[in-house]
Amino acid sequence: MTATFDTDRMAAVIYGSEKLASRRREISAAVSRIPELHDSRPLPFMDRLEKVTEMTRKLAALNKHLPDIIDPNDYEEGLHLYHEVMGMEGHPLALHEVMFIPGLIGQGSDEQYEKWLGRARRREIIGCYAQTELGHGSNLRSLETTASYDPSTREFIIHTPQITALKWWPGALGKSSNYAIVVANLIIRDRNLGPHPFMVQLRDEETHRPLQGITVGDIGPKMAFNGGDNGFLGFDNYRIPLGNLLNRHARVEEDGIYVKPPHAKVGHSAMIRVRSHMATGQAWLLAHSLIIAVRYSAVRRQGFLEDKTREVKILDYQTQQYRLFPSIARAYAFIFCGFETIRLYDQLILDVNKHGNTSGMADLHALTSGLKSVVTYQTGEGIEQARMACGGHGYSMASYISEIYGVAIGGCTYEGENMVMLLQLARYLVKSVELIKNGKSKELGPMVAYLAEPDTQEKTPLELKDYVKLFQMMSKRQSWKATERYLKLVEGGVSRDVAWNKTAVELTRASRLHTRLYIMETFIRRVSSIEDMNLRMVLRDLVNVHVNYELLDCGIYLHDVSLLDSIKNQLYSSLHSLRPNALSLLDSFQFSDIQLRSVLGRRDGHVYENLFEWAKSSPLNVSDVLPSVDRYLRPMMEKAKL
Ligand SMILES: CCCCCCCCCC/C=C\CCC/C=C/C(=O)SCCNC(=O)CCNC(=O)[C@H](O)C(C)(C)COP(=O)(O)OP(=O)(O)OC[C@H]1O[C@@H](n2cnc3c(N)ncnc32)[C@H](O)[C@@H]1OP(=O)(O)O
Ligand SMILES: Cc1cc2nc3c(=O)[nH]c(=O)nc-3n(C[C@H](O)[C@H](O)[C@H](O)COP(=O)(O)OP(=O)(O)OC[C@H]3O[C@@H](n4cnc5c(N)ncnc54)[C@H](O)[C@@H]3O)c2cc1C
Repeated sequence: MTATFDTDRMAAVIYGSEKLASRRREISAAVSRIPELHDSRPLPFMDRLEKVTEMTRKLAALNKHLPDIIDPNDYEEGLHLYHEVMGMEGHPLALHEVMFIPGLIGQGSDEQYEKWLGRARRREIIGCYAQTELGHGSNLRSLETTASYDPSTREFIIHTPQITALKWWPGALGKSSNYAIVVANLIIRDRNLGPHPFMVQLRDEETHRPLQGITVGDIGPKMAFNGGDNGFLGFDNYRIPLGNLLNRHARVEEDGIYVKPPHAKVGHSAMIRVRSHMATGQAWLLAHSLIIAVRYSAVRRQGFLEDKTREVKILDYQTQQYRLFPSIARAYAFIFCGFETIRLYDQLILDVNKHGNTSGMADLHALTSGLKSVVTYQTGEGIEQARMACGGHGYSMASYISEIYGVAIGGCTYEGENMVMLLQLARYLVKSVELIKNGKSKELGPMVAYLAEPDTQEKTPLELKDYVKLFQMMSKRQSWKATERYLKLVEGGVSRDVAWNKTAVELTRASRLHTRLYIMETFIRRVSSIEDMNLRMVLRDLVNVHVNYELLDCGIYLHDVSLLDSIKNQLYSSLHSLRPNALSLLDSFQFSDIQLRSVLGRRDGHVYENLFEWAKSSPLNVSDVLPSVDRYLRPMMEKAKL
């Protein structure tokens, strides 16, 4: 089937500009010409140590070739080059770029930039972000690592009081990093001032051996990210200079006077940054799995429809389309709302760092808390459907989908466990409803203004604005229902914390609906703004799939469920309309075969030949008879014959 649009033009929409889309193609082509930058053999055949070694080898090779391929100052080009060469299984610089440098920029003073930023950017030092502990991840107020100020030497003494205080999980901490931003409780004269970020050297810059007072290592294999070295870290009264408290916002004077930051949570900026970028990151993972599944579905033939002389492509089955197409729509929706969220984050950082204005922090915290939770969960769902859509071959590592799944669902946990983050957004929604109840609707932010709208009669949606209206109504009702349930318990004498817990499931439902509404609205807004009519029409088909699917999926929140029948019909017809463009919508992401690392999803479509070659290359097939057969199996069978 031929598509009705040009994938290069769609790539420009996906990546935000024609220039970046074309630079991405050039970068992929450049990488394809440099064998040193390719995996030396398929990653699924490697054990953990080989993977870590391979990632480190490629990283060093990449560092060497990088200036010939990209403008080192261009962040987007760098990101693409990394994805292409390093893939998604982790590497020694994984946290250096994502949290260490941004953490230093967000929390460090100009003087501290002078000291560490240039060195970090040149990769003279490698850093990570060490916050989570063995005993606590979500509840930051219970972190146990301490940084006690000693005015006599003008030093902080960093200490791990017990095993639960060991830092645990930080990416690239175990074996690669020689520096870390360590989040520890600042203690001055026995007063605990809460978690603060400190720059800490962990290893000798010459020998890479841990410094005296530091215990550091790798935490072992994980569901994914096994090319990376997530680590543990302990401190035994380890001293660092006063100047190592990252002090753009909070300061300690030499005599121990504490100068507090303009907002209590301004130190969380590195987390907010990653959360703001997660929608686009997850969209990219979802699209990876979908292109594998859709390419395969366009080749695989199984069973018959009308024509009994030729089996049908499995992509023509309505169930296959229902399984895959709503996720294509979500991948696009996540990209577009992700871009909008990143813009909001960039604006906030400018406001905070340049103008000391922290007024937008609560809004962005609420938004990104909900967004990271919904997007990671739905991405996991979509990838798992993509795997099942490939039948048995999806289950093989040749598809690479299980690796993509493992990486993606890590996002449900890191940067704030999803339930915990949904409950953060819920606090914001409850406060908003309380404002309305107290006659202060004017104080509502624009994203929650709909919570004050009166209920109207539900009617079959015909235009996109009708879908938005219905979704707003469902979301509003759920926020009110959860708030009223919570307030009723409080009014009945239940403590706020217990009442909150007794309402928590309803509260998370409200957060999900609010977030799904945001995703839907940004998707519609972006598509409506596209000038190229041809592209806009295709994306409009995708929006149709999205709005109908989302509404059906949330149908239990409607009062009049009879509406669902017409929505179902609209969904089935929009799936059918999308079929000719489904593959090209994913080809528009322009992932190279090198980047995809999927034998099943290669561009050439020679699925069966490629699978056979892959199987033959399995290390188990190096000899016809394995030593384990000689050692155990044959003697067992021989014995049975006696
Ligand atoms: C392109 C560049 C980037 C690309 C990235 C894309 C993908 C990356 C892929 C890379 C792969 C892997 C990398 C993995 C890296 C992982 C790193 C980590 O996981 S780091 C550790 C992360 N840890 C967490 O997220 C912990 C979660 N917990 C919290 O954040 C907090 O404890 C929280 C929010 C649950 C509660 O905060 P706290 O206990 O401090 O607050 P209080 O309960 O006291 O609440 C008081 C009040 O403050 C509000 N609040 C909380 N946080 C904020 C904030 N940040 N901003 C504004 N307001 C905040 C809170 O809601 C309360 O408000 P109230 O009005 O009183 O209700
Ligand atoms: C791949 C990966 C990479 C990571 N990288 C880093 C890193 O680079 N640096 C770093 O510092 N950390 C990192 N982490 C750690 C990560 O940030 C934490 O695992 C995460 O914040 C969750 O905390 P936790 O593990 O303590 O879970 P817990 O908080 O113990 O959660 C366990 C369960 O308890 C529930 N729960 C907890 N609190 C509440 C509550 N208040 N209300 C309701 N339910 C609750 C949760 O919903 C969950 O179901 C990484 C983790 C992973 C998986």
